[in-house]
Amino acid sequence: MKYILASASPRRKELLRKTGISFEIMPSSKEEVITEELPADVVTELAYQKAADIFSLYHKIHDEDFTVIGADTVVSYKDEILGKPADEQEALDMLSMLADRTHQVYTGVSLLIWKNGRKIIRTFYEKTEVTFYPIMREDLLSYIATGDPMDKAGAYGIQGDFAIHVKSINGDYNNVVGLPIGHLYQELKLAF
Ligand SMILES: Cc1cn([C@H]2C[C@H](O)[C@@H](COP(=O)(O)OP(=O)(O)OP(=O)(O)O)O2)c(=O)[nH]c1=O
Repeated sequence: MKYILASASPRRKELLRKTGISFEIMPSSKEEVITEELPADVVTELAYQKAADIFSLYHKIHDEDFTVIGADTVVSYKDEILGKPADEQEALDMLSMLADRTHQVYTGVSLLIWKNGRKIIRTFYEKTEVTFYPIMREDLLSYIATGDPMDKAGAYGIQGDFAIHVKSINGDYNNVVGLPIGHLYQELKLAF
């Protein structure tokens, strides 16, 4: 089976590499359209859109079995969705809201499989709860000055320097980084 990761995220590439499957990377550049409201619905909707975009491009020019994997991550606090911050002020607002509290990280994953002339769709999500310690404003400002928040949902990367503020996590760590690789591996085993 040929696998395609429909993502530009270096974190997702690194996590998928752990499964041992070989895959190609084809990021989707189609504009994301959000019609849903709840975080779990939004991430599954966007994961499906990314996978479906690459599925149709690939299917047009290849006549072989293949699987496309799309994913999307958001941070959510009281069901308010936080994506990537638009600027440093928004990063500060997001991190100030998340400090000293528990929030949720949702990653949706969509598998679009073309096998023996038919299409199989498996879409799911994983939720992880993350609690931060209280954080001083100076610490937030120096973290934001590193630029690390800007390409990350919720304006932080648990795998980077922001790790020092994490009090606890409940659920799959890799889901926070951008791909719930354990759940994904189970789904791939079921599909083949
Ligand atoms: C909360 C959190 C998010 N992130 C990242 C994961 C995702 O890459 C990013 C959320 O943006 P996404 O829109 O999910 O993904 P992306 O734009 O990086 O890649 P693509 O759409 O091409 O697949 O935030 C971390 O790396 N660490 C964290 O702790």
